[in-house]
Amino acid sequence: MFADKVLVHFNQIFSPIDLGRPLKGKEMSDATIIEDGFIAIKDGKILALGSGEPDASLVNAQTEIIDYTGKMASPGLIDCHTHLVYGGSRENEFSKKLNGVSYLDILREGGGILSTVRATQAASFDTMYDKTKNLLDKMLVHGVTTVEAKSGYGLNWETEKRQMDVVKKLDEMEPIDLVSTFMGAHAIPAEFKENPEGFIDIIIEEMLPKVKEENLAEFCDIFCETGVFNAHESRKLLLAAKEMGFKLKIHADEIDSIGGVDVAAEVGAVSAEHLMAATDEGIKKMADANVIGNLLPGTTFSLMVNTYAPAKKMLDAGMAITLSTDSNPGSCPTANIQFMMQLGCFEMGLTPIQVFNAVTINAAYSIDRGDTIGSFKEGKRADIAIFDAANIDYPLYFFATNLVKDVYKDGQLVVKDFARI
Ligand SMILES: N=CN[C@@H](CCC(=O)O)C(=O)O
Ligand SMILES: [Zn+2]
Repeated sequence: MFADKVLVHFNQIFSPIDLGRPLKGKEMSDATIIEDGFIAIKDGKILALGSGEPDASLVNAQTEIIDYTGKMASPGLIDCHTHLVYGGSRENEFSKKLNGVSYLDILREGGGILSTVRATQAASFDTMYDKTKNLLDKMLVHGVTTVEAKSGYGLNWETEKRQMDVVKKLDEMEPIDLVSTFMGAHAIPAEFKENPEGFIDIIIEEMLPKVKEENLAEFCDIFCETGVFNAHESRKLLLAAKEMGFKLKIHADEIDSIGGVDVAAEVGAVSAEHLMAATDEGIKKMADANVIGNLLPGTTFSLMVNTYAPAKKMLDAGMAITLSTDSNPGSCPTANIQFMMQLGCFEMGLTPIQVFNAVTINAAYSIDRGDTIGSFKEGKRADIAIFDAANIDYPLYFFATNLVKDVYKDGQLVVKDFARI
């Protein structure tokens, strides 16, 4: 079969080992690095990968050959945890943070997530659509080809649905693929302050069935944290969601370790998110239950708390880990997954190979897309990030600068010379 196009002469191609499941522990230290590599694409899918000149069997007169001498390629990056769709912004909290006011104190005073909830309830579909599209374009130029997006700034059905409708339409209209997560249990609405379980009951009885019926989300997530939802409430919601056919995620051990990790293991969550306060016991439980640890170092950075998730301990325990932006207006306002990867190296001690595995193959499995993206296996979607770098170390060493030069989505060039086309 002849390729539609072949990208040739990459100095290096980072090609994750694809075992048909997330890479765990030591497996995350391995990858195939192809020197003088080529990637052949047919009908938007990976046709072949190799070194040197592509075989004659891949190329005919119609095949477009594109030269990438001196560059490095990886599968399109996957941002597997974001809170993308919202109204307003929260730079007004920045000076409070600089003055030492904590994230949970701001929330307790009715700010934080609750202030974004007010702005989101007031924002129209079109306003949120345009704002989110803008953010997606920024992510795309940083090499991201698939994004998970959570609701959770509505806390009432109308607004939660509006957020998920925005995700659905962006997925249809934009080159980036979006995977939708319903996170109605992101904060406790003021009227349920004394009765958070009452709000969980409303989510279970009134919201989840509609999310399912209207096919608005694949995953269900909850914020299990001091002052938000406790382990009992989290377990109750996630078990009900599982019963209705949702795949599960949980925000756990972000600031305090209050049992969210145990819930993740018990209910069979695909992933537990944050884990900055994860204990050795919790890590063992997640490893035993095959819960993927989704680590969000930009949040630690932005919260100015210096408590990075113990990534190396997780790998030693045999866990699979991912990295993502957590892009949101409060605890991590960013569109730059490359900076998260750099924090993975600088602050968590991960190697470049571990970091690239985290944001490609493992991120794909954490959003249940391991069969179609995350590696260069033949037949997977031709989503490719091309770095203005000669090897995989360079984009981690040269930090806080966008080094993605070109991006292909389903075999089509969507970013060229650092700009969206
Ligand atoms: N921790 C809970 N949710 C988000 C923050 C949302 C916000 O502050 O607006 C997170 O994952 O960090
Ligand atoms: Zn989050």
